Amino acid sequence: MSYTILLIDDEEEMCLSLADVLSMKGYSVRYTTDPLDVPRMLAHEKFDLLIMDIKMPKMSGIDLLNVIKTRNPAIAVIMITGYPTIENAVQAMKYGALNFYVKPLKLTKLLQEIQELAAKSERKRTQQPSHHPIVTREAAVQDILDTIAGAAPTSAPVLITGESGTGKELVANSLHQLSPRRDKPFVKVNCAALPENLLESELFGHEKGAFTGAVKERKGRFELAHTGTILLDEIGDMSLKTQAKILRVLQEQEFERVGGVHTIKTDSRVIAATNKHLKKLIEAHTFREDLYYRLSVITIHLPPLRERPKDILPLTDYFIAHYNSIYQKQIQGVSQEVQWFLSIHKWPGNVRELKNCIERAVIFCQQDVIGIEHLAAQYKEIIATPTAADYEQTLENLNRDMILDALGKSKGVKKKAADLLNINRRTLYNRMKKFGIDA
Ligand SMILES: Nc1ncnc2c1ncn2[C@@H]1O[C@H](COP(=O)(O)OP(=O)(O)OP(=O)(O)O)[C@@H](O)[C@H]1O
Repeated sequence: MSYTILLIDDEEEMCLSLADVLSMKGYSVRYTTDPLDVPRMLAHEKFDLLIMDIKMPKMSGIDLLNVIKTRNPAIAVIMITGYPTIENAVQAMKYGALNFYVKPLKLTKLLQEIQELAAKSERKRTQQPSHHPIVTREAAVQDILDTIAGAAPTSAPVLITGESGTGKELVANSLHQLSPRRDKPFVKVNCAALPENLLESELFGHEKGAFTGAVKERKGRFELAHTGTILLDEIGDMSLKTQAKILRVLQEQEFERVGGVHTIKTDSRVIAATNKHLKKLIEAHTFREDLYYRLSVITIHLPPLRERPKDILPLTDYFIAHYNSIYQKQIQGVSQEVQWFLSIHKWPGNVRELKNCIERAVIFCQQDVIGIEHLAAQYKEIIATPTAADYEQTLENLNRDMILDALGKSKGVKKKAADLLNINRRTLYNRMKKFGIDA
């Protein structure tokens, strides 16, 4: 897994030249010239190190450092400045910067420090596998968790299907994290994002001169994923020619680079994901049947969120807690009206849509509880239509289902069921009575 660095400097030239040097050293580098972009970027992407300028017109690097460090104390930050003052240096250290460099930069020293930081982070990463919980209260998804636990220790291919945003990548990640390969690379390739030739060079690498623009030899993702796991996302969009090459990798564990003659062996566990119906693609002769059978030794189908109503509120709570910590809020939950809306909405974008909806609401909510007014405009329109009766009925069904579910899980032990629901025993009895559930 590569070490990811974010450069923040209002001078684009500076970002580009530093990005060039760092990418050559093998780091993943992103940059922005706008300090106000940074909190959002940090909320969406994982960065290991920030290198930022102090003097920027929209916001000083020191103020930004302060904001970042209060939200994200573990992130490593190095400050740079063309106008060093003792006061700035003291403040930078006080707010938790690791170091303070003066422009023009002494690159050797900076690169050495980054190399040490990257090595340290790698050591830490291999000691503690990252943890992305799959939140669920649905029996169907709990079965999936069992399948993941069973499949993870093996190197068998896994095919993950489901609509966009249902958590396919999250499942792939869990399979990797729970496997003996967890300390080795997890490499993801989006097969729909590139035309056939580029995808092949991305997957298998190329030799120097293999095609116009191939100025250097380049390793492909299968080589990078050696001993680890490779996720072939959107595999339904892959051309038949590339599918043939993937089949060979699955059968023989070998391939050649584009333009290459040497056969390269690979030991990478293949996980494929798609939101397409592969059997239909086979009928339409755009997907190889033999590849399908190879890939689908273990298949995991993630149902759309609209078919997992019991997951909506637990996921909502989980995302509120997640964004509370990112945006430094203390939001306790959602109003009844929002709860109702969350449960009737069809979520065409699935969990990703719910996650985005909650992020937006957390940002705009200045109170303890998220209300309709904090939701995006498209949701407010939907809410404007239903009747009060729909509202009551849905809430009621939801609560009833949750109680039955908790009673099932606790095998009828009321105290346990009440604990699961986070209510006291008396409230549980009252609600059971109201819903006509036998005690
Ligand atoms: N059960 C879950 N618990 C917690 N987070 C989830 C769950 N399911 C999905 N997510 C989160 O929702 C977002 C979308 O999930 P993910 O990217 O895995 O979906 P996907 O099916 O791979 O989507 P696509 O087909 O568009 O690539 C991610 O941020 C993921 O972490």
